[in-house]
Amino acid sequence: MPDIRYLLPASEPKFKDSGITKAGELLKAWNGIPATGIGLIGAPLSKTSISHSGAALAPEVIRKMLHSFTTYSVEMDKDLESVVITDFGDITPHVTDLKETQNRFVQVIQEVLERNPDIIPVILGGDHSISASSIKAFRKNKGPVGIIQFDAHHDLRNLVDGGPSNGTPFRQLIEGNDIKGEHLIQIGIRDFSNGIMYTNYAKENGITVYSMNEVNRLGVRRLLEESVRTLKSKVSCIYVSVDMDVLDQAFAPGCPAIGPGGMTSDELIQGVQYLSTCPDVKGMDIVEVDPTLDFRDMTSRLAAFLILQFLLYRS
Ligand SMILES: N=CN[C@@H](CCC(=O)O)C(=O)O
Ligand SMILES: [Mn+2]
Ligand SMILES: [Mn+2]
Repeated sequence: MPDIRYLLPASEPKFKDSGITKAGELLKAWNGIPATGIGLIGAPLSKTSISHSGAALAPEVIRKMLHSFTTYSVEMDKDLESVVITDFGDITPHVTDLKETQNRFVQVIQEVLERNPDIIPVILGGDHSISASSIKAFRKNKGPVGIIQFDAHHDLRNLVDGGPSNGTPFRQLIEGNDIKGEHLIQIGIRDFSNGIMYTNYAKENGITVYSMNEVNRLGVRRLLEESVRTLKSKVSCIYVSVDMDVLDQAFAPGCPAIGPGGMTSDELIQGVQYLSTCPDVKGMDIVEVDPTLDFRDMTSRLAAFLILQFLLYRS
């Protein structure tokens, strides 16, 4: 670009405060050398969604939303300006072959974990189907995995009606012997959003289910402390799966399956903060954000904020 004062590439911000670093500036593309800290992997797939979903666009928008935050935490009086978030990029889906796409997700995440043994990946969906691939890769790389799933839904649907979808990831993992039911803890399950046969399936398979009433009565922090205590002696790592529709529709307009009576954004933020302080937590995904349904990128922005909270307490 020729050097003319005040003439900048269109992609540059129009205003730059010299005293402030934007969180988006922490993203550095992976250079092939084993990375440490938090790493982003995009899993842009939503053709597997039961409802119409543009969640495949979320990794791009969530990364962009990191630019709407600074790197300074007033609560911790800590500036993350010198921290690196390694960006592994997005996994390329096959255009029509969903099985092939899911295999690619397993392969790529597994290879990233192999070549970066100390990385804490944050996998950006995509719809919730991507968790089946991602957790499978974790199991292959790290051994038995415990899961803490924030969700309004069980995601234990049968595989006969529609094959592997965003309604089936945890059923697939249990039936494929990738996880045990007793190592799955679901938080935020809501009324009139599930079927009785799936709540029964959860009971029969030893899955721990904390409904919204329990979240409201006991508080997220207490449930998570209990969950981590239960899991950590039984598995070699804990994986956190955040389906953003666990939030009340008021906080997450950009999810396909929104509804009332869900968690507040603050409850989810505090939950993620607590989990990021637990050394057994080795990875997280954020799924079900559809930027095409969102209002002013509220849901993507909250997803980006969760990444920063995770980073804050991990670095
Ligand atoms: N992960 C989401 N699962 C929900 C919503 C599915 C949808 O409507 O797209 C479920 O199975 O009910
Ligand atoms: Mn859900
Ligand atoms: Mn889900």
